[in-house]
Amino acid sequence: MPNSMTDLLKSPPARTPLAEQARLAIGRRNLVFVGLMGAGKSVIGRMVAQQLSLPFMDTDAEIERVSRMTISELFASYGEVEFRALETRVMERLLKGGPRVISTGGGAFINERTRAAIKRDGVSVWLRADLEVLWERVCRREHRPLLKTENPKQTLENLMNQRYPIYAEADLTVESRDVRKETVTAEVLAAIAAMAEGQEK
Ligand SMILES: Nc1ncnc2c1ncn2[C@@H]1O[C@H](COP(=O)(O)OP(=O)(O)OP(=O)(O)O)[C@@H](O)[C@H]1O
Ligand SMILES: O=C(O)C1=C[C@@H](O)[C@@H](O)[C@H](O)C1
Ligand SMILES: [Mg+2]
Repeated sequence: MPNSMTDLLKSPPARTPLAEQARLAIGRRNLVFVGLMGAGKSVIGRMVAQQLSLPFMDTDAEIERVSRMTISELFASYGEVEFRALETRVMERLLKGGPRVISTGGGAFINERTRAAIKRDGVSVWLRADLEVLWERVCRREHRPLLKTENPKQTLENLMNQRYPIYAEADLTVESRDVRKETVTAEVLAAIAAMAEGQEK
């Protein structure tokens, strides 16, 4: 939100050459972040969107906004199958309004219909992370219904085993590890730019 008239008159910050290259590569498509809980889709997605001067949307946040319920409440009241149906609808709508940067919930790309929509209208980036990195990031928060189990670390490992072969279908993979968020953000931009160079050859 601008604070003053002066802010309103300011032009948007200039993109770095790397961000400019990545922006050109995306064109009219959407940039879609996929990966497990704690991979950094929401945090890195927002930072990448800023660099690209594109609008940012998060499917989990959008689902909570339209349903006026938290993800935990939706799972508890309607179950995972209904949640996935809502997630698909929200995703399809967001993809149609692009170009934007969209961070997905951890299971979105695993759903066949949602994955097909992302492949059609987006460039997908898998933020891949090791179990220890993910666990360190998610273990102190309580809002992820799928991790409310007897042994949440084991559940996370099971999800990795089931889901990593599917996340691997994303157009690009960037390692989300224990480094500064700015580093991961720059690596995402570099991966997009490199993809475009590869396509030109
Ligand atoms: N490169 C990083 N270095 C340090 N901390 C990070 C990094 N990336 C993400 N985090 C932290 O990890 C936590 C989880 O990140 P985030 O909420 O973005 O994950 P997510 O992939 O959106 O998860 P979910 O699928 O549950 O929405 C946040 O507290 C975030 O600040
Ligand atoms: O990995 C998952 O299946 C989920 C991840 C979260 O982002 C939420 O979308 C929800 O908790 C389900
Ligand atoms: Mg998120």
